[in-house]
Amino acid sequence: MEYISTRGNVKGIGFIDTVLMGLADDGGLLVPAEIPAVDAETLEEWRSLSFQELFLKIFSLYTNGEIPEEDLKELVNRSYASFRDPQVAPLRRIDDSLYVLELFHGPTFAFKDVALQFIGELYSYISRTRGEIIHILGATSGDTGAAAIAGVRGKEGIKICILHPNGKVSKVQELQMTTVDDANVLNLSVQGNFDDCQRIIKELFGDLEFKAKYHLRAINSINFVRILAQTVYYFHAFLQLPEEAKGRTVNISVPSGNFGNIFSGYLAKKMGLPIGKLIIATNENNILERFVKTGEYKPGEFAQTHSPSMDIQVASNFERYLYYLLNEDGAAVAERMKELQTEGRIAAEGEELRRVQADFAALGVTNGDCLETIAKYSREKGYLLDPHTACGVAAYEAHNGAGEIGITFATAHPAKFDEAISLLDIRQEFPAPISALSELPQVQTIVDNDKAEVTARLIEFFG
Ligand SMILES: Cc1ncc(COP(=O)(O)O)c(C=O)c1O
Ligand SMILES: N[C@@H](CCOP(=O)(O)O)C(=O)O
Repeated sequence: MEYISTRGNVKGIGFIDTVLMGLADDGGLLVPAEIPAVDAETLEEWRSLSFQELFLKIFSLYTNGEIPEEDLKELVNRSYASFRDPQVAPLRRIDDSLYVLELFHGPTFAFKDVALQFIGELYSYISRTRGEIIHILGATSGDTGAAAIAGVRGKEGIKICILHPNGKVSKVQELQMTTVDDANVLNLSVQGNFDDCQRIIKELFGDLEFKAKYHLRAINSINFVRILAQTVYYFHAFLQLPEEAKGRTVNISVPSGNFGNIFSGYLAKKMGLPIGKLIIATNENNILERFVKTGEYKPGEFAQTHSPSMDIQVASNFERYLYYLLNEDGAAVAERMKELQTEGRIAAEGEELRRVQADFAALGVTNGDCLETIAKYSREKGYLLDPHTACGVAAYEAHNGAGEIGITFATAHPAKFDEAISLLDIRQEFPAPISALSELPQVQTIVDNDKAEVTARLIEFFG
């Protein structure tokens, strides 16, 4: 398996080099040159596998044997040993048509742990076996940062710097990141929003001399290994459905922001997972909903909502989807991305738009509907949704057809977002690791929304 850039100017690189490159050197995103197919018979054989075993099967289709099987097995087992549920991501039946895949049983109570616990182990392995210096640079709207830090804190040979938007993450997210006092961790709290943080790190990754000199590595979903690790739980969710679901269309509703999680679903579907609609659930930052409904992809006004991790206008992985929409034509992708930069918008029309609408359904959920959905499921089903998951459930309600099954991804534990839950006068119990956070001192550096200031901090830390 070789990897190539969506913009066509990076070709023929292996799995570990893809992990290390992160953002492709031509500014695009790396994708497999060919997507491996999983047939119905193989899928059936996978039904009895544990999450960890399934992970190994899927990864072995992509890693070219670059990591010996026994080593990969050890990395995977170590990655999921810290999860609080033995199934890693259990599927809960809510009613006859709705299932929720709980992705929040990892150390930081969000779906990001599933990929980032593994990436922490993988970077550590690459550092040990290849002697690579690993200096991680990431941007977060709250969850990626916390999970990435938890995955690498205290690990030898690795340093990590995370940019988060000052005052725009939940209190628990902020504490999860800034109470870590390991010397290999630097938190920069940027006076801007998530899009600003992501723009700054992408510019730094795009400066190839700087990237090489300071050994910058990515943990955001610009890194293909994040996408691949997330693909595993689409298979895992589907394979956990009970017998009675057989023969019914299965749609998956995914709380979305940077488009990484749902792109993993698109990849799973292209591999052969027989799912129906992929439903994009966003909040009032509804660029993706507008794209699916009208074909126009145009970043708009940033809004602060009850689901802060999805407060994103510029969806990083959109370019991966564009690559497939444009029939894997790198030059066409490069042209459209340039147009996005110069014109501030791009559009899919005619046959292209029809394909978008065949691939996805979408709903941008208002703050009011998000709270109403939390209240309704708490009252009627006795199940407490976090605000991101509530957007997913609202989108499932809007798009799941009669007789169809809907799986909604629960991307975070409600205790991470009590700011929204408490508006409903719902009292929730906090898991002990979350309650303990408020006792710890915080360490973070507040910086201007300014690439030069961030760069200076990085040179000091990584230099
Ligand atoms: C809790 C939660 N839900 C949903 C999302 C959106 O996921 P993605 O950015 O992969 O679209 C995020 C952030 O990534 C998140 O932290
Ligand atoms: N919601 C994310 C934003 C970054 O997304 P990523 O999937 O590219 O890491 C977060 O929690 O930080």
